[in-house]
Amino acid sequence: MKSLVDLLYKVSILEIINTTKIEVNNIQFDSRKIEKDDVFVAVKGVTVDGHQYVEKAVSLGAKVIICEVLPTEITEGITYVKVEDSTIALGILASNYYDNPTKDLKLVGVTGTNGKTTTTTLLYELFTKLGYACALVSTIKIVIDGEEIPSTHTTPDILTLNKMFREAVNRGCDYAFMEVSSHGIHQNRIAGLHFEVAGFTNITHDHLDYHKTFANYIAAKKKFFDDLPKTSTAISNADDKNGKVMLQNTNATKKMYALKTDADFKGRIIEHQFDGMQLEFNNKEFWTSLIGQFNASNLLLVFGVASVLEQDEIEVLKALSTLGNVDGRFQSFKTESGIVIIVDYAHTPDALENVLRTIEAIRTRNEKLITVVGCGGDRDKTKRPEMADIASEKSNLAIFTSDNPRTEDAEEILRDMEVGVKAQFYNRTLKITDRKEAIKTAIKMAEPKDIILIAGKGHETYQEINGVRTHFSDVEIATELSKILNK
Ligand SMILES: CC(=O)N[C@H]1[C@@H](OP(=O)(O)OP(=O)(O)OC[C@H]2O[C@@H](n3ccc(=O)[nH]c3=O)[C@H](O)[C@@H]2O)O[C@H](CO)[C@@H](O)[C@@H]1O[C@H](C)C(=O)N[C@@H](C)C(=O)N[C@H](CCC(=O)O)C(=O)O
Ligand SMILES: Nc1ncnc2c1ncn2[C@@H]1O[C@H](COP(=O)(O)OP(=O)(O)OP(=O)(O)O)[C@@H](O)[C@H]1O
Ligand SMILES: N[C@H](CCC[C@H](N)C(=O)O)C(=O)O
Ligand SMILES: [Mg+2]
Repeated sequence: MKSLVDLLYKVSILEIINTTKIEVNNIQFDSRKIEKDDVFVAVKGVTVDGHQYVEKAVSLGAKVIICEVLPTEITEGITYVKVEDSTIALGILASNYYDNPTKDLKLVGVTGTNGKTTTTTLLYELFTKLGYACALVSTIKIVIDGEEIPSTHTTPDILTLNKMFREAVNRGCDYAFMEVSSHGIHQNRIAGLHFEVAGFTNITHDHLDYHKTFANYIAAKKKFFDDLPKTSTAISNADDKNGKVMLQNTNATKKMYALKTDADFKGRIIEHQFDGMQLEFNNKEFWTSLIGQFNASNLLLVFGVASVLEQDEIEVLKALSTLGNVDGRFQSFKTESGIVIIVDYAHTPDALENVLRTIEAIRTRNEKLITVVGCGGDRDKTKRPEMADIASEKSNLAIFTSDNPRTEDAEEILRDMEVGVKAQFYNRTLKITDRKEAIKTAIKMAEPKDIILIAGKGHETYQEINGVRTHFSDVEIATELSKILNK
């Protein structure tokens, strides 16, 4: 049991009904999880308002209600605490409950449309190689000092985060690296966390279903930097149009990295091949097996973060040289007959364009490039025609198929995509709704040395159709089909 007074430390309180001098069990923001003597924090959500579950929470044993609006009927023996913003209060309560774990380790957060999973994973692997115990919170997985926990969100809720960071501290972790999504920032899922370093990759078209306008989307990302304290360092990408904007109003120390202009951390691609790149960072050369200009940029951010965290530059570059691809990020393999298959998580127009540009830069002109791509349902619809346009323009053949239709009609999503194809490229497109069939057709049509890009799902091991998830892995299916088809 914990003292409510201690949990409320630093929470900005507007009104209290009944005493706070009590002991409580746990904190919950979901009434369905309430147990005896818990604190229920009522949060206004995207679909429902948590305030409508206050009575339910009390009936299940909640002893304390934290809310923005006091209920009209007060239950005797229950303590009500009115606050201005429940999500911020929840963040502070969560930090207090778990004894402020992010003050006991160095936390690095990375935000941006693309590159968060790649950079945080590389940071985790780099610092592990450098001999530190670390934690990672990413779209693919959560890892605490080598032990993996499946991940449900890119940025989990603030109770889960604090619980995990406490576990990381208890296990002796020195560093934690986490992805900070725009949803996470907007919903205050990172409220109260103490970031030592905050990184920005880039901002391009995505999530307009949620943020409505690009300006709102930029503002959401920028809030992460606006809220940093003086003691933090913010590192941003000078190559991105909005890289400087991100740091405009931050109190943190500002650093920039860039491949194209001058910056605190300056990088350059010396050589670019199918099996890697020779890079130069701050006048020091090294080899990486990662490919693509976007990965040079990701690596530069990683280098910048390590530098801010006072790691030796040479040791860092040596370790970076040994790191391979992140799962489902430009994951490539050759089939028996010599077809190159690349599985990549590009699920935004910008990511798809970058991946296709990378392939274009390193391939010879003779072989065919076949792109298999779809767009997720219940997500930003405006990216659909753009992704179809890019795929058809930059490939010899683009096969449009399903990604995760979720609750949407797969055919409808494909129709939204096809609108984007320019008239002169129609004849290089096919529509095959079933993703496995689409991959099969690509493999059947490919000849030795041809390249097949399977985009959009990367590491994912499921496909969600009509709200039902079944096992599905692009890598597994492509490997299996190329064997069956003797390709
Ligand atoms: C759209 C969105 O982001 N929704 C998130 C949000 O849920 P919500 O606001 O819809 O919650 P709600 O259902 O309206 O409920 C409001 C409140 O009432 C409570 N409640 C609800 C029902 C009940 O019976 N009792 C009760 O107490 C809920 O616990 C909640 O506190 O808050 C929840 C708790 O933190 C999240 O799990 C949920 O993520 C949903 C599942 C989701 O799919 N989110 C995606 C879009 C997302 O967040 N993606 C980003 C990545 C984006 C990127 O790749 O860049 C991520 O960080 O993962
Ligand atoms: N710095 C970058 N700039 C542009 N595209 C990138 C960059 N890094 C990776 N990509 C592309 O974006 C895809 C997704 O990369 P990654 O998973 O690292 O991004 P993310 O920001 O974590 O995405 P999510 O929002 O889904 O969590 C990659 O598969 C690659 O195609
Ligand atoms: N984090 C991203 C992932 C999209 C991946 C794609 N495969 C899809 O399902 O739309 C999102 O939730 O928008
Ligand atoms: Mg991610």
